[in-house]
Amino acid sequence: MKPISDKVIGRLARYRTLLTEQVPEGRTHLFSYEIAAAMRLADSQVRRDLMAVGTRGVPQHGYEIEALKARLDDALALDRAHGVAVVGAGDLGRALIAFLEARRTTLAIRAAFDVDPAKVNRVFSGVKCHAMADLEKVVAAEGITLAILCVPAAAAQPAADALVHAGIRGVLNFAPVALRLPVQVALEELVITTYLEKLAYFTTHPAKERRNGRHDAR
Ligand SMILES: NC(=O)c1ccc[n+]([C@@H]2O[C@H](COP(=O)([O-])OP(=O)(O)OC[C@H]3O[C@@H](n4cnc5c(N)ncnc54)[C@H](O)[C@@H]3O)[C@@H](O)[C@H]2O)c1
Repeated sequence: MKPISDKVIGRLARYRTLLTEQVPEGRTHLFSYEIAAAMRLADSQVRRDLMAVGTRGVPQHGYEIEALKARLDDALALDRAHGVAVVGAGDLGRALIAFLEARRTTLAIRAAFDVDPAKVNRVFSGVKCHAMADLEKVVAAEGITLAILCVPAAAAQPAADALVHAGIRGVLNFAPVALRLPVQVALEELVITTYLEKLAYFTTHPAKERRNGRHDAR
């Protein structure tokens, strides 16, 4: 299969969420135009994206939902477990642990880490919080490859460096700083104010709204 672009990967992940959480009851198949309408995309875009992962709908029935989900899981490497760590078990870190634990996906939170002795050795939503000093040991023992960074801005780069040193291969950064990581470590940065600022702009300048009505903040 050809390498898939960042944008397409993002849409495939959104199709998967739709198929997991928003399928009308009793349906076994969906047409591309239904997926497109729910996601405010063009029908042709959806068909192109799904073709990129080797899937075609059947004219009379569309896409079989379970088969499509399995194909998307395979394409997104979600057909296998990924160990995830949450670094910084403050308000945001604990909220994310609770959210992700409740969903029980193959993205399993295996450990939390913090420097605050009041949090170390506590269990948040079933996940044990470890001392940062134990990062390397716990990451290796638990097979953790991904990390969600929820520490204060000033602590983010040193914490990210420690994660890289411990062998983490992908970081989702919530701290409001641009991290410098080796190229082989995948990085996603998510700052909610960026999305709000874009919304503020597009609601003030509605004529500049994108044709598909979505404002991708990335
Ligand atoms: N991206 C977003 O949309 C978004 C939204 C909310 C908060 N944030 C950011 O997320 C971060 C966390 O926010 P919060 O409200 O949970 O803060 P918080 O103060 O409640 O939690 C921060 C936690 O990090 C721990 N910590 C500090 N230094 C550390 C280090 N070196 N290693 C490990 N843990 C360390 C603290 O002990 C604390 O438990 C902040 O940077 C904040 O700006 C981002």
